[in-house]
Amino acid sequence: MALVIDGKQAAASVVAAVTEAAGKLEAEVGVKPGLAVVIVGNDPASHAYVNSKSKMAKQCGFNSIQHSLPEETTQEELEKLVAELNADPAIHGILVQLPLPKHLNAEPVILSISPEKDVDGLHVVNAGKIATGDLSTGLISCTPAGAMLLVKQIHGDDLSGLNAVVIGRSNLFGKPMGLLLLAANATVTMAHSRTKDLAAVCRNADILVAAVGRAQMVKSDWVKPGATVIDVGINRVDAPDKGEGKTRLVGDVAYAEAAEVAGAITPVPGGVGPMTIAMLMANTVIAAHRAAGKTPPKF
Ligand SMILES: NC(=O)C1=CN([C@@H]2O[C@H](COP(=O)(O)OP(=O)(O)OC[C@H]3O[C@@H](n4cnc5c(N)ncnc54)[C@H](OP(=O)(O)O)[C@@H]3O)[C@@H](O)[C@H]2O)C=CC1
Ligand SMILES: Nc1nc(=O)c2c([nH]1)NC[C@@H]1CN(c3ccc(C(=O)N[C@@H](CCC(=O)O)C(=O)O)cc3)C=[N+]21
Repeated sequence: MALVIDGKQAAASVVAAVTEAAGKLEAEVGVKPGLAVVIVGNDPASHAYVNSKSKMAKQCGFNSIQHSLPEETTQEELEKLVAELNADPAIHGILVQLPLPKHLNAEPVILSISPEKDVDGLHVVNAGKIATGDLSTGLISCTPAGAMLLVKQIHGDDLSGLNAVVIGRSNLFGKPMGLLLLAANATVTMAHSRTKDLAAVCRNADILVAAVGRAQMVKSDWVKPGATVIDVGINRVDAPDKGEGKTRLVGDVAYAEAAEVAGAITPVPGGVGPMTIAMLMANTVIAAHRAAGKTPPKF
């Protein structure tokens, strides 16, 4: 049976380090890290994530501000709010929760965030820094940064000689994850909906990362014996065994069967999800240090 990678525990130690760094920064230069989370519309799952981000920010000793905008918010209104947050010296991190309602265009909103405050790492400046191998002066997208910490727990910092396969090529996760694995010397394959014989591609992976959004798509015979499996998917499915109308959270990996083949595996929940929130806190405390002219801590 695979080693179960405990994302909750890893996240707790990141959060402890963030809290300590935030306390020191405030004591030394009087700067309290400030995180603004912007959410548009009424999607209940998005509200749940945003609430847990805001709660965690408070727990870290941050100034945490949440802007909940109505569904009918216009592009101009949203970009005006981002401009105000860009100009606010008390705010060091800005996160606009995705996806946005259909009538809004996310790309110009993301580009309107100051790269120094882009704690999601989605601005082209931050995405470009990872692409060109600069992993130290920008901000790295939280979920891939968190997933990499879990990979490094198992394999160390140098992935030389290891084959990594990432399923999914989104800007939020798949692309930056592939680039971070590459920067750590893995041999990287980025798979997606047009990949031929995905199962065979996956069986070649020493490190298999799934970020598709399809419940339990990755079966045990896709997994190379002993591989490390990182499950990024968050899918809510019906769970009639828990009672009528009940649901449960599952990943993109068929966990029970994959755990019989893998060497190490992240569960859902309790794997990558908690790391995402922890790395958001890490990015915010890094941004606050830079704004105060201090050397940021490393995570
Ligand atoms: N745990 C966490 O903290 C986070 C979890 N997530 C979760 O991760 C998952 C992916 O998120 P995100 O990257 O934003 O999603 P996107 O929908 O943006 O991307 C999904 C990717 O999966 C690919 N894909 C779709 N169907 C298949 C298929 N049948 N075979 C192979 N590839 C396929 C798509 O390919 P193509 O490009 O060709 O369309 C696309 O690249 C979701 O479940 C999301 O909820 C996301 C962020 C954070
Ligand atoms: N701009 C933007 N940045 C994001 O980082 C972003 C986003 N938009 N939109 C949606 C996705 C999804 N996402 C998650 C974060 C935490 C958990 C998480 O904490 N999950 C817990 C379980 C939570 C539960 O029980 O519902 C776990 O996996 O253990 C999950 C998913 C961030 N995303």
